[in-house]
Amino acid sequence: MMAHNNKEKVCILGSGNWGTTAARILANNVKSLDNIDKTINMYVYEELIDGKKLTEIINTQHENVKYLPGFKIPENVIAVPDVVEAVKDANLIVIVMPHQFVKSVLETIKPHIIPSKTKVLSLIKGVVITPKGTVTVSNLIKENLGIHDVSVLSGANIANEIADEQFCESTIGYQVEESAKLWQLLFETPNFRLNCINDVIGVELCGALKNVVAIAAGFVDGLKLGNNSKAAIIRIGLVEMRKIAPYFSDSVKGITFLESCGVADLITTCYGGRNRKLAELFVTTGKSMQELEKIHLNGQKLQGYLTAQEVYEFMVERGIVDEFPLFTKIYKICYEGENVASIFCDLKVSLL
Ligand SMILES: NC(=O)C1=CN([C@@H]2O[C@H](COP(=O)(O)OP(=O)(O)OC[C@H]3O[C@@H](n4cnc5c(N)ncnc54)[C@H](O)[C@@H]3O)[C@@H](O)[C@H]2O)C=CC1
Ligand SMILES: O=C(CO)COP(=O)(O)O
Repeated sequence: MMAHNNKEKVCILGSGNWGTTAARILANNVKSLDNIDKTINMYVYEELIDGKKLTEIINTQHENVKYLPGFKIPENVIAVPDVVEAVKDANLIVIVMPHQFVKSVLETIKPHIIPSKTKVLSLIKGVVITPKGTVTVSNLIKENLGIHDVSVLSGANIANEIADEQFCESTIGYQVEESAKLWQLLFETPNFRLNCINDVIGVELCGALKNVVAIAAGFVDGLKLGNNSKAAIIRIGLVEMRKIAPYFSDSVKGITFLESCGVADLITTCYGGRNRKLAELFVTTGKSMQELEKIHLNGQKLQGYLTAQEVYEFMVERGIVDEFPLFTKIYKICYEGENVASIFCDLKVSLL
């Protein structure tokens, strides 16, 4: 579908910390793109803040006071609480929400889009368990919406630093090159540089799997170990990320792991991310991840803890658990009460 003025139209589904940051970039960039409608609907999961609807706050104060406080949102972003209303007339759909919510949102919008006329860009980091097995988000989108043209954007992208306009890179994984160029126009800024690579699954898997490795990095910090130990986790984690990817798709390219979505995102998340932070507190406080998420993230969602379980399920489905000692150890510490101090036991076999 297209806007009534015959221009292409973007919408963004999701308004968390990264979702709101991405909406700010898009909204500024569309102002100078002639063939794109200037208004961007942003689907906001409605909630009350001090008795007032978050959508109303965003549409009047132009700030997402809960998920990205302190940064103004351009006035051409319209917060919409109904996801069907948000996708209306849009042919360019950006999806950026915690991965556990994407399935139900796709089911809701499915009857309201025309697959052959719609392009999707997923900024989600995670994999999804379906009755057919554990799949990447792009494959879920393709299958649920019947859309062929799905790209992904993932990289070393801590949202607050991007909102602050600090320099960073990111990676677009595409299947249709022309679409990658369009998404690049929509997202690139002098401080947000994009490389495009023909490897959708490789790019999105990097983003999902590094969240699991970041949990181990947080364990290392919680155990008060130093830089060498953290570096070992990053190295072994990267090896296991690279090694498991072909089980999802044999099209994944080794070079993808050297892009921002690969090694750079792994490093930034293992030092600065929410997954790292809560895994450290898991060790030092003895509280559950769910409890820590509630106490420390103010509505933001932890992805790596769930992904550790989803990846473990994938490994069980494929009978490959023994090949991935770090992923397995993280799962066992998180879900089976294994002692965190055993994090480095049995890891030496992690070679490509
Ligand atoms: N925050 C960051 O620095 C980055 C995040 N990402 C990825 O982007 C994705 C989205 O993360 P954020 O924007 O940071 O979200 P967030 O974790 O900041 O916020 C949670 C969001 O989920 C919404 N929500 C809560 N319950 C819901 C439900 N039942 N249905 C639908 N939505 C619901 C909340 O309203 C809120 O918008 C994740 O996959 C994350 O890994 C990627 C790069 C950077
Ligand atoms: O994906 C991220 C940075 O690229 C953010 O990671 P966290 O979800 O661990 O904060």
